[in-house]
Amino acid sequence: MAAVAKQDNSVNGREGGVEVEQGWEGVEIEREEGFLRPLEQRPCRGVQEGGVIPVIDVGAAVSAGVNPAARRALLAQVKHACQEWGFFHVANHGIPLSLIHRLRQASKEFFQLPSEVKLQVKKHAGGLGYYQGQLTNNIRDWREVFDMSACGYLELPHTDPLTNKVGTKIFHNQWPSDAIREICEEYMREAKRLAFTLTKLMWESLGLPPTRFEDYFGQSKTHRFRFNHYPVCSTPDLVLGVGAHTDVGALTVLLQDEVGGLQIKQKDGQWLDVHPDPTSPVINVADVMQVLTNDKYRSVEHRVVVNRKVDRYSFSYSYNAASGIDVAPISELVNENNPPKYKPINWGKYTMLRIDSSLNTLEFEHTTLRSFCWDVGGFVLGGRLNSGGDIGGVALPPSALSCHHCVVPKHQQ
Ligand SMILES: O=C(O)CCC(=O)C(=O)O
Ligand SMILES: [Fe+2]
Repeated sequence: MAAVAKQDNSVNGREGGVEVEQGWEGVEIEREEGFLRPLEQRPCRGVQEGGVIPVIDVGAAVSAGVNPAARRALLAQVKHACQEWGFFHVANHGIPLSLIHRLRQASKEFFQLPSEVKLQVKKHAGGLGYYQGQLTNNIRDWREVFDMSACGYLELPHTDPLTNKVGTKIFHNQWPSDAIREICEEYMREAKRLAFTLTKLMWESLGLPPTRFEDYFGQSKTHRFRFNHYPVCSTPDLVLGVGAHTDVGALTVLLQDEVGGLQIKQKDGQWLDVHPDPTSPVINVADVMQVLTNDKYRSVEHRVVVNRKVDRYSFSYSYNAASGIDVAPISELVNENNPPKYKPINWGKYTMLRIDSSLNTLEFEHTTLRSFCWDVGGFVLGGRLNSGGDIGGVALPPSALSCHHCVVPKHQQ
């Protein structure tokens, strides 16, 4: 096991073990091991080359006058992609490339800021802001993130721990600068427009009534936007940028840079590299859409691998249902032969459970879609177990993410 230099890089350190924000060098060894994935999760296992997710030209849907034949063809493509892959690229999406360029610059500038500056916009439980301690499947992800609300504020259900009274909690954005705010707000408007168009296409591709769409998505204040930064890692085969998970929302618009690292789990269990195209967002079906469609559309497990040479940046926009909505298979899609596979899930509560969960506070059953399945034994979504939990309130600066500390414990070698 590697020795840890006891150098004091602490930021806002507080004695007495209450809450400590400190540099990597001062963090005890158990925390370092928090990154190590067990053998079966390590990225070198089972990755398969070949296979390409579909590319869908959504120009026809984005522009106004659409000819019916082109629209039918588009809907068929969307249906095929959502049923077979759960993932697809979009071309002609309408987001200006100059905006994408500015967004990338802004996120690089943000993540390069000194740790103490980033920690001024530190995310608190369930909230918005800068964050390093994300766990997926109880193991720490090799990334730092900056979370924003795409609706001005985030509105989620909240139960008062003292009175047990159920209400809502509002989270506000914490902006590191006006310049970043402007760029993000501009991009979020574009991503929201694209996500709305695509969610509607998915809806229409299943012949669902457009009026019902409003019921689910009309008043949503739960859309999120996230900067992801995956620093280089000297032992990329031992860690994951993000462990295998499915996304909780309805649909995700993910913009990657040119580095690559996103992998999706195919039906045969093999991991497939998603081609990194910085100009064409990747769209994926998320849990709510899988539930609404009674499994017609697939919320597919994915993960991110990191590398030794170059940092990776990505941007995810999560298009979500309104907080108070009960999500259940849509009646038009169920019948005697195809009964609902899920019990109703209150979307706001579900997302809070997934956000708040951490190792000792919630049971596995509550953190995936599994507990909302009628037939629990027969079905498990690859959920992000214990995702989003702060590691004991400790936030680490980026120096924490230089992976020479990452050693394989004896029992894992
Ligand atoms: O960075 C990526 O490519 C994917 C990130 C992701 O899957 C997530 O944040 O849910
Ligand atoms: Fe994801």
